[in-house]
Amino acid sequence: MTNSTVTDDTAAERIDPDETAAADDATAADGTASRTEPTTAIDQSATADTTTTGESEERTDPAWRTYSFPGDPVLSAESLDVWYGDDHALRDISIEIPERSVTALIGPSGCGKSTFLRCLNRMNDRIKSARIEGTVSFDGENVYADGTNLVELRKRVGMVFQHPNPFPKSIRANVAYGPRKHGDIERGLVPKLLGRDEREKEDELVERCLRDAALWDEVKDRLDDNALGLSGGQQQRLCIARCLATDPEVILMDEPASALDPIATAKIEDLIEELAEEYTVVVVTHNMQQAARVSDQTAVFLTGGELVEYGDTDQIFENPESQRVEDYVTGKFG
Ligand SMILES: Nc1ncnc2c1ncn2[C@@H]1O[C@H](COP(=O)(O)OP(=O)(O)OP(=O)(O)O)[C@@H](O)[C@H]1O
Repeated sequence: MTNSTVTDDTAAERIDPDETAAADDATAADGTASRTEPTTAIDQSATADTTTTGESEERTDPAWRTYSFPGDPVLSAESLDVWYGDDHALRDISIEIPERSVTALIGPSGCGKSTFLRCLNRMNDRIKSARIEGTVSFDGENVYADGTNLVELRKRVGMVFQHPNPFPKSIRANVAYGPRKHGDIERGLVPKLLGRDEREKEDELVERCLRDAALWDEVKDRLDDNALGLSGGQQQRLCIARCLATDPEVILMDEPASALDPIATAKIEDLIEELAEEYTVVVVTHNMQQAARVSDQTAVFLTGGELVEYGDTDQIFENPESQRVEDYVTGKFG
């Protein structure tokens, strides 16, 4: 199946997606049904692959990218290709991501990790030169199908970015932003005058999300202070709380700790592990130790937009199949 998000393909302009848009797009809903069905995995063994790109002439084996796990995948990509103008950023990516776990995406700069992450909730739609072929499925539905409700998709598949991007509003208003914007918490005059319930509902939501983001104790006495007065690490946890307020099933994180100091980074890493008890987390990181610490499974992208190996994190770091992956995870390049 082919889908295109192109409206203007004139140049491979480098523009970042509007990072506040994920919060803007989000609305409330729920849905974190657990699954216990039998093991599934994409079977790629029938298509022997002799691709030789990147750092050496290594022959890759499709079996290296086949990862078996119990239950159905919550997210998957099949034969996914992405171009920015003429730049072929992702090549024939097929992958299945299990729910309620942490999947790390690692690889050298420019190998397409962020591009892949942005495909999962169609944030690449915001990049005019981007063109996409293949299928990305969330809960069994192709997110690139005509008629997909992007607001709903980005609510269910939320996103946290590299640089904390709170709105210049109070801590409370940041968390309540998505539900307020989309009418899940009424803030009009009549509800304000009559709707004590709405205020209580909002207070409960703000507290729950800040607790889940491990920030409540630090901010509970200053909920009406401007969020920009928080430290970088606190701002990032606030952005995670804002993401949680729309009740997502999946949280995509693009290098969420790379702008933070080691203590703030450790808090985010702890949080990622806690979140995976309830949410499916997909995290892009340059930090190999971080991937090894927080993730259950790891996908390694290498130069040329190729997914070379995907598997259990311990296996990827201790006993990878690919020589290039071994060289990468042991720091020989990248
Ligand atoms: N908005 C964009 N416009 C044009 N080209 C882009 C855009 N975003 C990424 N690219 C190109 O796509 C390729 C993959 O980039 P991407 O940012 O996905 O890689 P990455 O692995 O996440 O890199 P990094 O680790 O440096 O963030 C690169 O060649 C990059 O220059």
